[in-house]
Amino acid sequence: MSGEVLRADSVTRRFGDFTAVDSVSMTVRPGEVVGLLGANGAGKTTLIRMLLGLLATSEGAVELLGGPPDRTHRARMGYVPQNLGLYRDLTVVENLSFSAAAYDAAIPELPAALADVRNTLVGDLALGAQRQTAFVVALAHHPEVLVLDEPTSGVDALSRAELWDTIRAQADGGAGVLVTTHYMEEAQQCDRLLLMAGGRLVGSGSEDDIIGDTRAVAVHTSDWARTFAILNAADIPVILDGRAIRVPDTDPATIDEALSAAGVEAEIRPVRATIEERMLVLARER
Ligand SMILES: Nc1ncnc2c1ncn2[C@@H]1O[C@H](COP(=O)(O)OP(=O)(O)OP(=O)(O)O)[C@@H](O)[C@H]1O
Repeated sequence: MSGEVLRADSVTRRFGDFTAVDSVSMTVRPGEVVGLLGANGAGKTTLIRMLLGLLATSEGAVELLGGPPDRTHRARMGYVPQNLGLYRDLTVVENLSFSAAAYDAAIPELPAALADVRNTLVGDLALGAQRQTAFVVALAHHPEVLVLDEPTSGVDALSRAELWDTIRAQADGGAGVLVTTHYMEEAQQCDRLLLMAGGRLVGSGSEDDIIGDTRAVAVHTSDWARTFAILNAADIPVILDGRAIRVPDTDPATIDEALSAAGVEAEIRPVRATIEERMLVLARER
């Protein structure tokens, strides 16, 4: 194997006239957790489906475990798609048995949280328990490559932390992991990040590399609701985070001007942008 569990070389995917993934090159190596970030529609799932051989490329080549993806790789990879890929009309334990039989693997032990619902139909479980089941199924045959498409969306904070412990343990055991997430605190748990926007790879590396020199402005004011409305009406890219107001990629003087004209008193402070703010800036540039 070339030392990479996943590889894309200038991969493009078009749907009719629309280019969903545009000349993306990337790799995932054994033992690392790579975070794939991007707004809705950025092309993450399309890229993943090509990497796993579930969707043909329009241009470029992909490699899964050192060669073109094919059926023989199924037993060496674990994939949790956004829709989880479980049989909703089978119970938890039936899903596990089915998958274990398909991969000729032993039926894994259920974590405590799933033990009580082992005989419940997956379709009747809460989303968090469904996700945990999908995880157990994906990991049962000890995959060398693990691909997780928003594995923790809709999962409570404790279960999310547990799922991340599991992800890390898989990487520590030598698997290469590619994971998409919308939670920035999860992005920080990855060894390396890839950022997609409009089908293109627009950033890679550490959190610092992704944010680059994008700046933001923090606005402190007691009148946060009115401040938000004024900046929003002025087409300034304002973000309300609780009661804190942040404005990425905007000159503090522009904000000062808009607020002074409306008679709002506020403390305006330039700060470093977050990854979310960098993503918002990229989305507005398109
Ligand atoms: N089969 C298809 N036919 C036409 N367009 C498609 C198809 N699959 C995806 N697209 C389009 O390609 C773009 C990228 O979709 P994709 O699902 O890869 O994005 P994503 O980054 O995974 O988004 P999300 O975070 O919402 O899952 C979207 O505009 C989507 O509508």
